Amino acid sequence: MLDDDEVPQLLDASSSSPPALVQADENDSPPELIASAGFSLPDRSSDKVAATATRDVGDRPKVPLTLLTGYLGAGKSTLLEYILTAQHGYKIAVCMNDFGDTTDIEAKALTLSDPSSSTTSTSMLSLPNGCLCCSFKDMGIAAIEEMVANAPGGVDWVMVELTGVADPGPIIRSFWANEEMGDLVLDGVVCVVDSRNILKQLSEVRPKGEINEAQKQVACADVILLNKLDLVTTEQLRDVEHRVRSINPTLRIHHTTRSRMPLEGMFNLRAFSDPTALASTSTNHDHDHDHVHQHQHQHQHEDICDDPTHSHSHSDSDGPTEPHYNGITTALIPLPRLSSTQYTNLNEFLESVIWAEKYPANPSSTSTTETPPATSKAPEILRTKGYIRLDDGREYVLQGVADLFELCELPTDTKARRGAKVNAGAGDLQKEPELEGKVVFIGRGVDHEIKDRLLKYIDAT
Ligand SMILES: Nc1nc2c(ncn2[C@@H]2O[C@H](COP(=O)(O)OP(=O)(O)OP(=O)(O)O)[C@@H](O)[C@H]2O)c(=O)[nH]1
Repeated sequence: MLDDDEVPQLLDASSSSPPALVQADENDSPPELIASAGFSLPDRSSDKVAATATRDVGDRPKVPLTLLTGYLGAGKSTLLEYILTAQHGYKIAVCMNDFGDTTDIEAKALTLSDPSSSTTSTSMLSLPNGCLCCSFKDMGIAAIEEMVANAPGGVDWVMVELTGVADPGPIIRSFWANEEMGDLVLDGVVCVVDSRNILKQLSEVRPKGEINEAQKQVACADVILLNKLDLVTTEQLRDVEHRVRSINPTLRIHHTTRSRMPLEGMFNLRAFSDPTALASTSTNHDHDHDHVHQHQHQHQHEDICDDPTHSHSHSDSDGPTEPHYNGITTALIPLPRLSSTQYTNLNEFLESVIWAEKYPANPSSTSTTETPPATSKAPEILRTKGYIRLDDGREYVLQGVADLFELCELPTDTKARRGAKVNAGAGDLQKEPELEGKVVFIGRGVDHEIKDRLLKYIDAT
């Protein structure tokens, strides 16, 4: 790893010293960019539809970007090695090693976008499978965007590893809402965990009651790889799954050994724009032995999971018992179809809770004795997701990272795409089940109060 003031070594295809991670065979010529059987390239048109909710770059398709996070030794490099060497059919740009620091990511982006810098367009190593590897330290968003724009033949996907980042929230927020993203669009956040050690890592106490990094990584992820299956028992894996779902019920879970899984399981998530991404939480088994039987956890159906000791009613009565520590909890709040007034109230509630960390006073009852305190402290929210339906037919996707949130109305064509899908076998149209409105809060101190207050607030007139 480079020191902060060390000039990074430029990498290109002719470099005599490729990164240790990648053993590229010099005699291999880059394959043509064709999808391998049963594995299709990203649906660019769909990504464009999803991306229009946040920004529009005319007719050009956006290049999806995945952020990779996870604790030390979880298996991130193992996953990247697989991506960089396997014949998967994607042309992927991988940016490794210490992307950014939570405090001055923008400054780094600006520094690297300096036109006098020669680093951005010459930092890629072309690999035989069509991937591009970049091992620069502290690469800014603008630099990645420029690098992708200049990559010969274009890039299908960008993967950025967040190594050693204590708090991924601010960086995720930067990738999500940054003018310099240009033709890139954040697709989702993938977290790799070491199934053998994750419970211990999640329990580690930090000074001054700080939430530890492992919890933040799980809280902010859209997909999680419960890796190192070969090192845990069925019971241990079940407990791990139970625990990570208690932190983040919206996770899509994959069970993996050596981080191996079909890339389609972590790509095309559209986690920041597609309401169905919130609706489909499930567990997939991407390993080739029957180490663990299918375990569809019931947490996803519960409103609140706010206690690691599982004192609430739960279908897994033999669930794990862990010490009760100061950690991240979650609330899943089902919503009916809202009127315009209720939608406005919801927006106000979110502004108060997410921006100011305070519950708003009930607007309709300021003169009654039932009025809650106007400025009582709200939980610290790390991640917000939601799907909101209005009674006039409008639909919104709610996304929030740390103290930033947005409500984006779904374009009509997105609704149509979701409303009916072609059953290729029978050739007829199948209606997908209607999505239920819901809001999910993940953060410190989230409990039943946030649900009670939200439902009361949106009903105020
Ligand atoms: N037994 C076992 N070992 C694994 C598995 N996946 C990865 N490893 C090993 O675990 C160690 C750490 O894996 P890495 O991929 O380097 O982990 P990382 O998350 O990149 O670690 P840092 O770079 O320290 O953040 C390596 O020795 C891997 O070979 C697995 O599924 N089972």
